[in-house]
Amino acid sequence: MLTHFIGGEPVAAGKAFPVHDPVTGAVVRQVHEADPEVVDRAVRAAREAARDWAALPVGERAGWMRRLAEGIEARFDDLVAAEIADTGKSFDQTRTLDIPRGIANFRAFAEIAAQRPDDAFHLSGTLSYTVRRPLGVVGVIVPWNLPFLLMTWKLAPALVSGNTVVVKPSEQTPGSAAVFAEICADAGLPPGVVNIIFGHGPVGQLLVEHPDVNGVTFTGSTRTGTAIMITAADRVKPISFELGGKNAGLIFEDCDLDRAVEGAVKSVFTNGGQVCLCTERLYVQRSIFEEFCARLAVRAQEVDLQPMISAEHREKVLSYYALARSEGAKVLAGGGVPLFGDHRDSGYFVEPTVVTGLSEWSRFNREEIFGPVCHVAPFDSEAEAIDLANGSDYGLAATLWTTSLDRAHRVAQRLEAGLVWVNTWYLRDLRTPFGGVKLSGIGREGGTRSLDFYSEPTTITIKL
Ligand SMILES: NC(=O)c1ccc[n+]([C@@H]2O[C@H](COP(=O)([O-])OP(=O)(O)OC[C@H]3O[C@@H](n4cnc5c(N)ncnc54)[C@H](O)[C@@H]3O)[C@@H](O)[C@H]2O)c1
Ligand SMILES: N/C(=C\C=C\C=O)C(=O)O
Repeated sequence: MLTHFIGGEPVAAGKAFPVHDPVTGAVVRQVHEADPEVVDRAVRAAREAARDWAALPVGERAGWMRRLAEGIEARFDDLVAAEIADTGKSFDQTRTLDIPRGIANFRAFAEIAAQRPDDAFHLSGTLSYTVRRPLGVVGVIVPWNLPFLLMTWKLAPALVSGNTVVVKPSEQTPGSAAVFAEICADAGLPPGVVNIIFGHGPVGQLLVEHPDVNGVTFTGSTRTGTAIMITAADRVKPISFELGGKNAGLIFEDCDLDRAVEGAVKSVFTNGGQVCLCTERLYVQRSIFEEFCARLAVRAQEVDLQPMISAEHREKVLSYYALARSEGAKVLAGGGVPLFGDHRDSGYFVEPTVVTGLSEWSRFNREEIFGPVCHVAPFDSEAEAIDLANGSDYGLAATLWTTSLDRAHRVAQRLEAGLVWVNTWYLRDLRTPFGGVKLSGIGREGGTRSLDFYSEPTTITIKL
């Protein structure tokens, strides 16, 4: 039974809830659900640790980040096993992306924080400089699709900036966070600096509304983001939102078609399409449309199958497959449920799917599906491609495939998205701003922008 981690200690409180293995549907673990007393106890522990943690020189906190990275390395296999048990991810992806990014996140922010200069301005007769103070206690609420990657993406900058944290992982994927709690304890991290509580959405809501939580960083659906915004409004708490997406990919006729097909396969089907950065809308220049569709449809039937996180999410994805057919789509690949003839038939798998022929105004093309599926449509001109890509209520990421350097820069700069990848996908420099526009989020994290969110500057001006 997974227990909460509060003040450096395991806390077994609250009723139990099950976590299912998405590969087989079997119960893989039981977890304690936090109640209001547990949430309050975690926030109090974070508050009690906040003063001493904030008082440490940033170089010492950077050293703690490096020790946590070493702790993750030491428990690498346990973290991989816990993540796979909760999500059904492939071993290859978990050991090359999900867990290594946890190490990279802590190491990157140790350096970014240690090397960050403070502002100072010299005007005739005056000197102005800034000092930064941490927010205090930060609520960290994260989703199920990249559980460890996204939790550590938030924890590293929050902690190195001098905050203490209360983390609520997704109720669907608590395992790797529970191992991380042990890593914190084994590293001798001061009690109360990191607190981890488990439970469903209402536990997250209790954390957001707690008067002693000074800021909230959230990654999850736009729907939940709006709920959190309302909860946080009455105390005007700083919020950082990384929300949903409906990302476009633009394939120009002057692209390297082999690279574009493989790039589209990766950006549509990675993690079963359960990445906020995945492509769900592909737009292909008309002269290569038929060939591209034919090649993508073949490849869609060859990709590794990854289960959806839950039976409910699988039903949601399948409902969009049915919707596409009801809206008159042509199904080029997939569209149903794979039959394995083994234990996986009790899991939450769907077929990787490619459809075409739908209107830009179909629900299929307007709403985030968050599965291994995309719609492909033709375009004629560059201007039309840009308008199609920008015609979404979301604006998180986009990909662009062309061998023309001029076109790459020209088009990329006109896309309404927080992130644009050219002839690649999900290549990450952790120093760069990360986040989306419109329904995809508020604010940017990444590099010093994370440090800006997790701390407040004071400008001090002295008359010389
Ligand atoms: N922009 C990004 O970087 C990014 C990254 C990953 C996932 N996502 C998005 O997350 C969604 C999938 O993840 P999900 O299903 O876990 O999202 P979700 O919004 O259902 O849940 C995310 C987290 O919020 C908690 N939560 C739910 N209701 C809450 C409330 N009222 N108050 C406080 N916390 C609450 C959940 O327990 C979970 O821990 C997709 O929409 C995806 O696009 C975005
Ligand atoms: N925030 C990041 C990824 C988000 C993925 C969304 O599913 C990252 O790579 O830092």
